[in-house]
Amino acid sequence: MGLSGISLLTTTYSLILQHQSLLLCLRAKGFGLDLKKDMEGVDYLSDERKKAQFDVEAMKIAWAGSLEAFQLSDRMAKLVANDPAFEKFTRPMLGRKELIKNTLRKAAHGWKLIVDLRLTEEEAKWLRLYIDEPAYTDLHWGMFIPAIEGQGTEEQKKKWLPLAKKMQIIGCYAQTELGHGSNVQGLETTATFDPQTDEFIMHSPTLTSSKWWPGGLGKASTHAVVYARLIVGGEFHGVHGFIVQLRSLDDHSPLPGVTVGDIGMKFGNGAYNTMDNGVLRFDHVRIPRDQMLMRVSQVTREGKIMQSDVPRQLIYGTMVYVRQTIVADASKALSRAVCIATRYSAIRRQFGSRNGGPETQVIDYKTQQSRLFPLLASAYAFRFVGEWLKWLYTDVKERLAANDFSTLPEAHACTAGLKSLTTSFTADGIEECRKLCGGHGYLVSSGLPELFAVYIPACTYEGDNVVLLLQVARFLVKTVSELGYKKPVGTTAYMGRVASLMQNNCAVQTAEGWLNPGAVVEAFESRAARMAVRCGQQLAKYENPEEGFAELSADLVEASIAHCQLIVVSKFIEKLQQDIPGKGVKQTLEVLCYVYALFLLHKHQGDFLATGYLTPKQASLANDQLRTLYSKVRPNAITLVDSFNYTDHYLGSILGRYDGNVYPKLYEAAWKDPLNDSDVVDGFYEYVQPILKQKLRTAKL
Ligand SMILES: CCCCCCCC/C=C\CCCCCCCCCCCCCCCC(=O)SCCNC(=O)CCNC(=O)[C@H](O)C(C)(C)COP(=O)(O)OP(=O)(O)OC[C@H]1O[C@@H](n2cnc3c(N)ncnc32)[C@H](O)[C@@H]1OP(=O)(O)O
Ligand SMILES: Cc1cc2nc3c(=O)[nH]c(=O)nc-3n(C[C@H](O)[C@H](O)[C@H](O)COP(=O)(O)OP(=O)(O)OC[C@H]3O[C@@H](n4cnc5c(N)ncnc54)[C@H](O)[C@@H]3O)c2cc1C
Repeated sequence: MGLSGISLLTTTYSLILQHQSLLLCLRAKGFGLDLKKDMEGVDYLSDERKKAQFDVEAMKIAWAGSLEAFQLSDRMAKLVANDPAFEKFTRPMLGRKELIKNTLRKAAHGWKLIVDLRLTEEEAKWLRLYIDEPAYTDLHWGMFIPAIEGQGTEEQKKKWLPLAKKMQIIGCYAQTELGHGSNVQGLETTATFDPQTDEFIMHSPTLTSSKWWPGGLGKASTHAVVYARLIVGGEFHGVHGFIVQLRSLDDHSPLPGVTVGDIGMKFGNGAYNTMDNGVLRFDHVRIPRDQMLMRVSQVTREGKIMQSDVPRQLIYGTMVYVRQTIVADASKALSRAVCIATRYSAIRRQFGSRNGGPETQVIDYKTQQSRLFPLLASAYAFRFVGEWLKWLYTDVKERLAANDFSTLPEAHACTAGLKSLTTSFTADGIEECRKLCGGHGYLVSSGLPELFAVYIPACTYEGDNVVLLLQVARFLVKTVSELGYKKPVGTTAYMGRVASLMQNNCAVQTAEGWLNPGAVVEAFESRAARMAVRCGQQLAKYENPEEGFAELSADLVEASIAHCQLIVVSKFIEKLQQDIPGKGVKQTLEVLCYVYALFLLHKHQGDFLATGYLTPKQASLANDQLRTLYSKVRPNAITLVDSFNYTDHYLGSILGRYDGNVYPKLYEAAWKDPLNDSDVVDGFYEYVQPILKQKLRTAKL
């Protein structure tokens, strides 16, 4: 590169940096630029932070849930961020074998910390979150152990849980097969009782019966809870869970009759490829009778089936637990993407420069705000609905332990519906954040591509999101059909006021009129009730209800979404009725709550108008109010994302750095790419030079 080239580069570069007031010392070094390190320690977002109209430390506590929760999470975040063993920036560049080995190393290190530091279960959960690497341990702790806890007898729990909790065995959750995932009753793996030997024979009769997808199965697990058709006396008795050992506890080799391996690479680099999702086949593998999880049904020594008082739906109980954790995780993934996009939007400037003055920060464009701020508000909304769902789940768990199963259907509907709603929105939201960051959002170093790749299967695993919404629809249709004689409770209590919700129309007359929790909740209740009742009326026209349900399923899904959005909006509003200390904290959260609700109202105004609850004028007033609310969010945007208290390690993003020192770090990172190790690329002499040197007489292009 000649001198003019260097000078062009330096000029361009310092232009890019103009609004960070950097005193860069640029000097030619090979073909790159060496950035003097004295720029570190400067906070390029400090002006933004000064704009905050609320107490950030208090907001951190409101986000965490309590001071104790904040301190605990903060301690774990720092523990991980300061431990070089948890470095993750090279992850997208590793080959699969290296990647998995690296994950096994991190899991071992994480487990050592848990043991050495005597971490509590809550601390371990935060540790896992901040390590930020899907691993077999997720399924061991998140599904294998809960399956035994929920579906095992006291004796079985006594035998298996200590082994699992000390990690002397490693387990996974082997339900899905090559041929069936959503339709659990369609699973083909068989568990046939042999009264001669008092054993079950586990068998994979067809190719499609091969277990396919279970995380941790591919390479790590020694055991699995395997879901299979129970066959006793030649008769099928439904699908049940069985604890099956797969690998030797000495040398980890597959046991006789067990074929097991990894299903191969998945979407994206790094991302979910740290997980060994597996394939498993059984060839008449025998297990003792007492390894069938027998809380729901028991098979006696004589081959009799005994049903306990526990409903058979409890076999699906582990999924209720995990769906609840997935809702909590949605707010984490969305807030992480929003934190990156918000900080970068304040650093990034485009257009609007007058007389050589600074250009406009892209966060000041109203279009940027109308895309970004609803995502920010949704992150908070999901955080609070996740907190409520955790409470609901804990309550159900305590009731189940006392053999009270009355709230299980509602817990199922809420976990299924909210899992679907929050994961679909979060997956789309992460991609929107990537676009909000322009071209740089597409760089791996923005953190967004890997976050997206790792997150999107959440729309599929633990129940496909459409299949789950259809479960909610069944619950709603049942609630509507019982209205004449059964008082709806819990999240469907509003249906008890169905007559007035069908008749009364919205009373809002001004844009300010929308700043009223009662008006907002009534709008969402009326829309949800009207959509559910309309579906009920349509269904009544069919002689065969199942045929009607199938025919109307797209409308039923929309009614379910309306119901789930009502839950999120109401739980946000209920949260604001609590005491939330700290200057300006509650007021700022109120603004976000209205942004969330009015954004949904605007986005789904077709529903509100079609059900006749709103007039076009009222819908338009809601949109006017939304614009005003965005202006109220703007000064608080940076501090609202600071309140998530994410370390730079956890964010894993140059664009989202706390200090906003984006450009020098992007520049530096580019030069660290292995492709830049040499000036002349590998393969140049074989494949490029011959083209450059060829002497074609004619070119036909
Ligand atoms: C490197 C890191 C190191 C870290 C080291 C640190 C160590 C860490 C230590 C500690 C950390 C702790 C970590 C915890 C982490 C947890 C995170 C977990 C992450 C998990 C990742 C997720 C992986 C994904 C796993 C899976 O995908 S498993 C497979 C999931 N499969 C499905 O979801 C299938 C979906 N299908 C169904 O659910 C059903 O088949 C169906 C759709 C419901 C239909 O079923 P069926 O045909 O039987 O039904 P219906 O006739 O429609 O219904 C019958 C009645 O049953 C009711 N019902 C249905 N489901 C349920 C239910 N779940 N509960 C209750 N009731 C249910 C239904 O309503 C009907 O009722 P009725 O009254 O109308 O008759
Ligand atoms: C990363 C990842 C990890 C996983 N981990 C595990 C694990 O640890 N253990 C485990 O057992 N499984 C695991 N799974 C499997 C997962 O639970 C299933 O893939 C999931 O339940 C969806 O089932 P499916 O693949 O059969 O989808 P399908 O049901 O085949 O879905 C295909 C399409 O059909 C539609 N569809 C299906 N049924 C209906 C219906 N009744 N009405 C309308 N539309 C319908 C769906 O909406 C979807 O669009 C994992 C999957 C992934 C991607």
